Amino acid sequence: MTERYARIIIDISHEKVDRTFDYRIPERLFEEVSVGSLVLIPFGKGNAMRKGYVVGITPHADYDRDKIKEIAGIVTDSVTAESLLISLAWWLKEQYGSTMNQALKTVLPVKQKIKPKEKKVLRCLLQREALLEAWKESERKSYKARSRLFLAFMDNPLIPYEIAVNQMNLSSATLKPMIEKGFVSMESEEIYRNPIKMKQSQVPRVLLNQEQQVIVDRFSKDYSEDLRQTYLIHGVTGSGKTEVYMELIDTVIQDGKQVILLIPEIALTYQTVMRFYGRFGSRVSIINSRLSAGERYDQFERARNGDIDIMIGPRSALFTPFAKLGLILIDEEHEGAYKSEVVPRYHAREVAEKRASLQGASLVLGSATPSLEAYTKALRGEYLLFLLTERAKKDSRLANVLVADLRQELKEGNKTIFSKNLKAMMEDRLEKKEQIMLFINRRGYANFVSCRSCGEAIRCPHCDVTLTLHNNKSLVCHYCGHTIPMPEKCPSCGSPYIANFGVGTQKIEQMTKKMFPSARTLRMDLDTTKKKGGHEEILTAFSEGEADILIGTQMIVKGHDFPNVTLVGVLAADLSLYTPDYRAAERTFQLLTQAAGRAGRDQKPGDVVIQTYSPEHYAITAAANQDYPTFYNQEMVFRRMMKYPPANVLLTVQFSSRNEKTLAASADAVTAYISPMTEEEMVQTIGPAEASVYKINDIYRKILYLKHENYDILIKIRDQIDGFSENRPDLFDLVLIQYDFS
Ligand SMILES: Nc1ncnc2c1ncn2[C@@H]1O[C@H](COP(=O)(O)OP(=O)(O)OP(=O)(O)O)[C@@H](O)[C@H]1O
Ligand SMILES: [Zn+2]
Ligand SMILES: [Zn+2]
Repeated sequence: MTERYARIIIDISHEKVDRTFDYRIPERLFEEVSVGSLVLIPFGKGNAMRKGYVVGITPHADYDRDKIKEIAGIVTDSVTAESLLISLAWWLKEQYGSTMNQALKTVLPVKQKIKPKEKKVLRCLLQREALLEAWKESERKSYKARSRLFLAFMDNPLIPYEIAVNQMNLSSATLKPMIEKGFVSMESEEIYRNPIKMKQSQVPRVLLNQEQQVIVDRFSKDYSEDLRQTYLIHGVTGSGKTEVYMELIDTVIQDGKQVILLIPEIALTYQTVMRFYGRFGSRVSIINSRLSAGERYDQFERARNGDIDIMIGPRSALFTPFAKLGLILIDEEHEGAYKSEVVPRYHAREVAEKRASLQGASLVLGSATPSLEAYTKALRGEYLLFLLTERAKKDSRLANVLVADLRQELKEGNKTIFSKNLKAMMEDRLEKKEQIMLFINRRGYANFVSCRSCGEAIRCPHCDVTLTLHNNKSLVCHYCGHTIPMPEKCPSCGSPYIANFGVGTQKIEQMTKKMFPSARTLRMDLDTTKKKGGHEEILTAFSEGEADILIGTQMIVKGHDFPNVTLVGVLAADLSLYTPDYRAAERTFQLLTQAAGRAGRDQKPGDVVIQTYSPEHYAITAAANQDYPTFYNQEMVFRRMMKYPPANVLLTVQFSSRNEKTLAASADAVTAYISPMTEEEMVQTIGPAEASVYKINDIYRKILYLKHENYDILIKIRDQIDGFSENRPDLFDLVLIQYDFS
């Protein structure tokens, strides 16, 4: 007879949640007990009945077979959203290395005793004609906020108050006279929650094109045949991915199931949100990082109660407590923000796959520039790949891309930041009253050194990443610690014109104003978007034509739709190419492709100028040709050669301590301890080396990299390290060890 055992967590409010207990599953319960079930078990000496969460099923117990107890029964309606999330938390803990408490905090919202805040909604009281008049009037008087609200009312007579305030920047001072004049009324949440009263948008649905329809048909067929899998939609910018998502969502909610849609926070704009409200009305809820813990808890409560079917939000929306989840969608699947930067350092794509399989849901990933991870899986047949090759809107084409060689410009005596082509095109657009976006792809510390004559960046001879400038006098490799003094001349061509790149958006704005004195500019970067809603305010102002040129960092390239933008200039494409990160080329390709995707989204054709010191780099040529497969193939050669993901799995072990000596001793001890195993399994080990920022807040950090193609082997090594450090408090008491898989 086959035996089956369940791994069970007893009580999540208890301190000791980090361990499981094994119980035999009686044969009569084989069918019913699964991961995520809530069961009754005898516990402790007195065998009192307790509730437990099943987090795993195994054919072999870790406990004496004769002494093992049996599951007594199953709690009715046992697979709840909560019990599923708890088993997901266990998986997070095991997979990424964290405590169960940290994992539980990630998946379950903080419960709060406060009374849920009353939710309000704004209702338009004007008839169509009057509304049009009111809108024109507010346009004439330049009442921007008011005008935005009227415009939104034309699509939908009900606008959630929260959206009006947070996304449209309406203040109560603006609203008060509108309410007094009887244009608008403020109503309470009961109405907002009632789907019947929420009239859905009059916006006619688009007729899907053939490429879009193929996706919808295949998905619906699979779905109706109970086939669940992962789909990757590789669709060029503006190819109508969002329209496809809406059809897929429709299919699933018609079936009585629920949907989670992940969108990077930065792309979660008012326009996007209203598109979904317009189509699905009040069955949609949105969370973002601006919500307080209490507000987030409320939204999750609404999901649990079945008041909504669709949750839209960034990474954390993945843990929405839907018990009947049918579909998870991840838009802009390649985005770095889907990786958590705090423990457990999970990747939303991987967790979504796990959650989808636990709940029998489908998973759809979409991107114009798929991550190498996802595309590799699609090529291997693990994901089903769909292509959208053309812009969806009638008469809209992908922009023409021109590469400007900055080395040549310098040779010809042009010392400004604008190549002659970009300058000429900017003059042309300013004349035509079309809009321009200037983009500088600076990520983190771009402290690398490069040559202005030949374009070479100074790299580590061992790691193929750029060296980072420290204190203006030495160059250090953040992967292996290799250090050289800052050279006087370019090691490749001997030119004395070598320096670190450090041009910021502010400086670019000054230079732009100097070159084009009559142009109105807007700047969007971390400084100008610090205040609440700052980001939305700038985008709205730009889309309303309040400026001719928008200058910004990568923030400006994410999924925004400005019909009047016909020119995008990328000022120095190299900035993201030479960051000390093996993903530098991938990030650059993504940023350039996304930036190019902002131009010419309407009827007017668009141009893109990519300025660079490395015009022959494949990330730049492939982006200029909008040729993803060529980029993918070249980049995979590099990843395979260097054993970087997704060719291999990379485990980053970070040691941190206040005491430098203890830190070094513990990192070395771990490296020595695991070396028999890493040698036997042929795991490539790099380090321990100092972290890219060695000291933060007086805490020193060292990094050990382990590379292998097999994830399980790296997990084994991680467990060895954990065991070793637990047994050596003398070495590890004051050292924190953290793991990161990629
Ligand atoms: N079948 C269609 N017919 C006409 N217009 C369409 C169709 N599908 C989408 N559109 C329109 O094309 C524009 C781009 O579509 P959408 O925003 O869905 O693209 P996307 O692929 O999500 O874009 P991006 O990746 O740039 O964010 C929108 O204005 C949308 O309404
Ligand atoms: Zn040089
Ligand atoms: Zn190196």
